[in-house]
Amino acid sequence: MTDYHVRDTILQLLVRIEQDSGFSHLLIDQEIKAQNISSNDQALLTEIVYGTIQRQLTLDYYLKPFIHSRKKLQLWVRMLLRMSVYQMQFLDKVPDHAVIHEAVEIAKRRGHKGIVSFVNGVLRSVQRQGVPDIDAIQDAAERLAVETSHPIWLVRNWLDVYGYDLTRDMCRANLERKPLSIRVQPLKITRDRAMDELYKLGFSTRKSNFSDQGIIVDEGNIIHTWLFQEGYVTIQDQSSMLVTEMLNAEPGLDVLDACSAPGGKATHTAEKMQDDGTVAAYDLQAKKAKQVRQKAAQLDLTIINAQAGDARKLQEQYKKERFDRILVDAPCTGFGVIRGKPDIKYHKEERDSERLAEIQLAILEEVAPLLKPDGLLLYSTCTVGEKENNDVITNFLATSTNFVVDKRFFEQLPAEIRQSPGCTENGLQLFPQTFSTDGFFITRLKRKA
Ligand SMILES: C[S@@+](CC[C@H](N)C(=O)[O-])C[C@H]1O[C@@H](n2cnc3c(N)ncnc32)[C@H](O)[C@@H]1O
Repeated sequence: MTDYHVRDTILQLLVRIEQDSGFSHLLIDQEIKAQNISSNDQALLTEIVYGTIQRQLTLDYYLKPFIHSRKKLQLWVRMLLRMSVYQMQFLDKVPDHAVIHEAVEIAKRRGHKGIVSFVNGVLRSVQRQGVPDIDAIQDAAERLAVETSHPIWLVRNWLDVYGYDLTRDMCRANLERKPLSIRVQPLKITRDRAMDELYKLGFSTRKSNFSDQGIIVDEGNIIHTWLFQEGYVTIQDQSSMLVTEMLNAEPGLDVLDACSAPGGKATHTAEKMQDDGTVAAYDLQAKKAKQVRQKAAQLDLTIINAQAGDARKLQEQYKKERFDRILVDAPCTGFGVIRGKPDIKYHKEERDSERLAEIQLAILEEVAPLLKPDGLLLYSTCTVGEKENNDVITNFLATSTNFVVDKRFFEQLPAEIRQSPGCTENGLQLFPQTFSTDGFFITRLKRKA
């Protein structure tokens, strides 16, 4: 496939991602597989698609002075301008005149003469006059929102809770690439041996401090290696590994994973239990429960029983005090995983956090009576913000007076994590910039004896 066609594919992908409201990572993967794209072109495609989405609001700010038409631009024209300005401003690979030439050729194939001359005119003006200066924006929140391409309501929200420096660092970190982190299946291979094997295959790796099963891969994709394909390692962010580490699952216990798909933490839990005991895993839909079963099979784990079910109705299935450990890795807005799924920023609204907080609390209240006295209830989300994290825990503890935040949770955290800025009495808020992980909220509640 030529470079020329890659940009057509990039444009089509950007349009589809916008129309389908997200799932950029899934659509990119599908397209790469469907079109048999060369690895060089894959890298370019991924870079431009992710970069254009990641910088969308900055690009619109750059383009605004050059678009005088009162008519709404067709979606594909808007996307073509964005991806072109992205390449002109943020990539050195292709000279501006070549970017403009390619954009005009694409416009010729897709639109009428008027559109071709509009695209040409806008991009040539950007090239001649340069883009507007973001530093000229007076309001600090707006400036940060435009510089880092986050919706202003989200930036203001974070500023209220975390202050300027933390928010700025988080917004900037959300534009950066995250290192790949993988987890070894310890019943099949040791971490040291897996690192040796990866080294032989040309990968440079480091040990994670978050889990004794975690490895950080500095560069390269491991999905074609035998280690991944034969279930010796799986891809999982370090923050997700920390969740399961803090569950303290042991062999022989009965564990409930109330929101389990696609099965990252359920399988990690089974590994911690040396595949001995039971893990009852639920997720809303049958196809999601199937994902969990597939992941367990891939890693040769047998104790996970994954089924479709609403975590808000589990008292219909189980007697009280049935489980030793319960994990609620709740559905959430996902603002901690913006780096991997940048379109999340634009498709969520403030009221989504409120709606999800109600669901999160309902799940916690439903499963709490299923925990044995002295049992541990782990609550986590991959989002950053008060409503779905601290507030949910405060609200839960206000009515569930037989639960407390387990102080030993904090003692058990590695020291550098315990001392990180997001540790409060209700739990740990991990920010993406602190350890280059996903943003996560993690806490452990204990049922009083
Ligand atoms: C953050 S994800 C869980 C990730 C999973 N624990 C892992 O580590 O792979 C949250 C999951 O909750 C599921 N979910 C949403 N509402 C639910 C409900 N009422 N009951 C059970 N699962 C639910 C979603 O389908 C989603 O798969």
